[in-house]
Order: sequence, then structure tokens, then C-alpha cells
Amino acid sequence: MAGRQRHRLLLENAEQLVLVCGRREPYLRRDGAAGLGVLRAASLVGWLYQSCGPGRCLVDAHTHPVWAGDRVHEFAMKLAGASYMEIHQAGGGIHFTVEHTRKATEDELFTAFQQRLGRMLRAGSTLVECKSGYGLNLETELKMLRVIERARKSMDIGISSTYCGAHAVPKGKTATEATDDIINNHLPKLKELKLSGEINVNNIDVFCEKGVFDVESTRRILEAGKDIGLQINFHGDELHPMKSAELGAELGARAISHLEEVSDEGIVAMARAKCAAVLLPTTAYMLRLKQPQARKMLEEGVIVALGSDFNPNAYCFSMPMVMHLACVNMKMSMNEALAAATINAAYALGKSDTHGSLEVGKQGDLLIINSSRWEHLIYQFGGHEALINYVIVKGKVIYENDRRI
Ligand SMILES: N=CN[C@@H](CCC(=O)O)C(=O)O
Repeated sequence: MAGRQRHRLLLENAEQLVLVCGRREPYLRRDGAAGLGVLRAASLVGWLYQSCGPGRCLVDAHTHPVWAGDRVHEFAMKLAGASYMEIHQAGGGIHFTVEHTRKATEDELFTAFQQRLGRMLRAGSTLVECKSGYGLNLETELKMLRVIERARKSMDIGISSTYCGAHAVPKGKTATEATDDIINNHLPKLKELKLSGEINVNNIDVFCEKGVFDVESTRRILEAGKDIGLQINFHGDELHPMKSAELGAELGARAISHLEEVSDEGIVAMARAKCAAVLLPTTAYMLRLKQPQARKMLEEGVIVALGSDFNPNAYCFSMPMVMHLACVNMKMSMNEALAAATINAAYALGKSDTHGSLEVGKQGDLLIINSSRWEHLIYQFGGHEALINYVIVKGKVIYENDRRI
């Protein structure tokens, strides 16, 4: 507190307060939807500190935070030269995590999940997409989705929940058998639970990849998911060019993640279909993949969003670090990275009416950072722990940083 003057500020009277705020609509302008603006918010009440630079809150549009068992041993294997798919085909990777997640109790998963969400929140994310996908059988997929539902009901952080039962082909099944199982057993059960209000899933995901689910199986699963009211938001064109982007555009997907191997035609199709590209700089970095073509996507008018891809392969909780990597490795400007990690990420989750910018009628989520310029959040790589003073959700301070400088 030293050297700072504390103000309790009723934001309804704060028309002169200049904040980093965005527009209701996502996206396209290359200078980003960021920019400085004036906040006129009727219902927010917050504590602001003189000399703190305020900013919007971050949205993480692609994470896998519910699972058991770490994979640090595989990180060492990858550092020694093993590829992601070599480890997967040898029974490790997702299969390793599936084995541990099947054995874990719901309470064990919840405890670990709660801690991970807490770390995401302290790094400035107030809305997070949470995928299942380490069960692959109905029982464990439902266990994971129940854990997500429990967190949604009990925690301040916002959650968009994604059924990802087609994250890998389970051992002992062919891709066609797994596809049939999902369509005939998993999705009808999800529909029933959604109707009864027990589990409210928002999105459907498939890992559309060579050696996992091909384009035809992906199409069947995504169409069946769409039929029960789920938004399509899937892994595509990550390790091999699959024409996933073309498929997603055709099916009316809300978003496609990864896209390191997307085709030029796929980029154009996504722009036309207003299908968001969720780029994941940590994955390209950890797996030493080629970088997604963010510049080309932005030039073609694709809605570019960012996600941490937090999972046992890419262990990063921090959207500020993700934004930094997007700027350095994908050549995005800081304004573009901010738009991609706020309003566009909210769009990718179908939540841009309520999240992603500070506007009348939206939920009042924001960060107060200790800096004269919001860009420090990106510039100071890994510096968010000291920079973020407050995380505010729905106008209420839910995290006050006692380690701030
Ligand atoms: N690529 C597939 N799925 C995850 C990784 C899952 C894992 O390796 O456990 C991703 O989004 O990066």
C-alpha cells in the first residue's frame, strides 16, 4: 500500500476513468479490439488504486485441467527427441493420463482441479474452457464432467464445459467402434443429463488427427453433438494437415483449436464462417511444432483467439505468458494478443455477450494491475504474479495479491 492512495470507487460514476476496454463485437481489426476507452458501467463496484493500470479480464479458450497423474517423465523424453505421436502410439501421452484418471476418485480429481483453477484465476483468467477427454469410456467421461459441474457451481471462476470423449481412440477399440460408442451411448446420456440439469455441457470436441479420429469419424461425432445442442469446438490440423478447418467451417463450428497445419483454403473458409481459430502458443513451443499462421489468419479476417492449452503435455496456467509467446513467436501485436485473450476467446466459447470486454450489460470481470501501462502484463514474461493486484469477477474482488510489488 505504501505510496498509493486507496479509493473506493463506484464505477457508475467513473465516466472519466480510462480503462483498457473493448467492443462488444470480436475481432477483426488488426490493431485488436483493445485500445483505450471510457468505462460506463452501471453496476460495478470495485476498489481501485491510484497508479495501478487497470485491464480487462482474461479468457482461456482451451484447457484440459481435470486429470490425474503428471507426465514430467514424458517431458524429459520429448526433450531427448521423442515426438508427441511416438509417445502416444507407444501407449503413453493421453493413454497414460486416461489410466490414472480412471483410477482417481471424483474427490481427488476435484481437489486437483480446484487448485489448478485457482492458479489460473491468480494469473488473471476469469473464464476458462474445461475439457474432459481423459476417460474415453462413458463412466470416466461423466466423472470428469461432474467434477467440472461441481466447480462451476462452487467457484467464482467462469467455466465453459466441453465433452471431449473423442480425445483418443481407447485401447482395445477401433476408431469406428469408438465413434459408434460415442454416438450411441455417450451423447444420448449427455442429452439426458443436460435435460435433467445434472450436467450442463456446452461444447463438443474431437481430436481430428492422423492416427486418432479421421475427418469422417470427426464429422459423425460433431454432427451428433450439434444435434443435441452442443457448440462445436474441436482440435484440428495440429500435427498433420487434415482439412479440419474446411470441415469445421462447413459444420458451423464455433471454434477450432491448434491449426498449426491449416491449409490456405481452410483459413478462408474459417473467416467466411466466422469460426474462431483458437491458437495455442504453448503447444507449438513445447512440442517444437511450426507456429500457427496467426498473421495470415488475421489478414484474411479470421477471429483469432488464444488459449493456454493447459494439460499434462503443456503445463502452463498463465494467459499473460501465452500472450507473450503469441507476440514473439506468432508475430501478433500486443493489442491483437489482448483482443485474442479477451473478447475473441469469449467469442470462441459463445460468451462474448457476457464476457471479454467491459461494457454495460456484460459481467463485470476485470484485473487491476500495478503498472502505468497494461502492456506490462505481456512484456514482463512471467511477471503476472507481481503485476496483478486484484482479480474481480462480477464486480466483486475475488483475489487480492499479497505478493504484489
Ligand atoms: N492434442 C491433443 N490434446 C491436447 C493434449 C493432450 C495430452 O497430451 O494430454 C492438446 O490440446 O494439446
